[in-house]
Amino acid sequence: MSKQSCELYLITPPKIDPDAFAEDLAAALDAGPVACLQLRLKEVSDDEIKRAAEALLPVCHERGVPLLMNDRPDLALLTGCDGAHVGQQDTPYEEARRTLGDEAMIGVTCHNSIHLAMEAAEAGADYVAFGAFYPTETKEIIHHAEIETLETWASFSTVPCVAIGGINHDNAKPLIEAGADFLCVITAVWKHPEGPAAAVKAFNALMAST
Ligand SMILES: Cc1ncc(COP(=O)(O)OP(=O)(O)O)c(N)n1
Ligand SMILES: Cc1nc(C(=O)O)sc1CCOP(=O)(O)O
Ligand SMILES: [Mg+2]
Repeated sequence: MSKQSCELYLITPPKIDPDAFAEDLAAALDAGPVACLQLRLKEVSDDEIKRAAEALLPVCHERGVPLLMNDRPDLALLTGCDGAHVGQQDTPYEEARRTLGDEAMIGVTCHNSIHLAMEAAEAGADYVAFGAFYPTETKEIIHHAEIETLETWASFSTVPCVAIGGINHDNAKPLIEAGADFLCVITAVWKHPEGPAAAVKAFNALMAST
């Protein structure tokens, strides 16, 4: 069977108990293909982030899923993560690449900007991320993205693009149709009423049929 053209990219919930979350994560990853997990914990100590990475890395790696560290290439290196995601206010892409080396996976937030995405792609980013496409309660949104931005990007670039922000099973289809290579999701998976495994199954069914 050929690989579906759009894949699921998960980010951890904003607050986790690493050992308890490791069980939810295992169930989610066992429910269907997940391309990647990002560890995103804001306003916690480096020790907490390191403990979380330690708990989640084996769960990811036993299943062949790369773990990316949000914001902190230095901690990605220290903990043995597979890469990092950096935003426009974070460590610059070039510095992240110097820290992590050529083999690491590094993604860059580009909001709604083809210009930022071209800069990131030309510098060597593994993916560019556009968002927020829909309202979200996960974080305060300053930049809103348009679906046309995905279409434009997909029309001329081979660098994969991620769509993020308020994505759920009911609003994801237009993003897939517009050419998103990855749908990046927090709430719609970890707070799905039937649990994360059901959410992963439903996203994969949608992506396979779109
Ligand atoms: C895949 C992906 N896309 C965008 C973001 C947002 O990054 P950033 O703008 O740096 O905001 P924070 O996530 O750090 O609050 C992301 N983390 N992942
Ligand atoms: C972390 C993040 N970055 C965004 C951006 O637009 O760059 S939106 C977002 C939150 C995504 O969470 P949910 O799936 O719960 O809406
Ligand atoms: Mg950031």
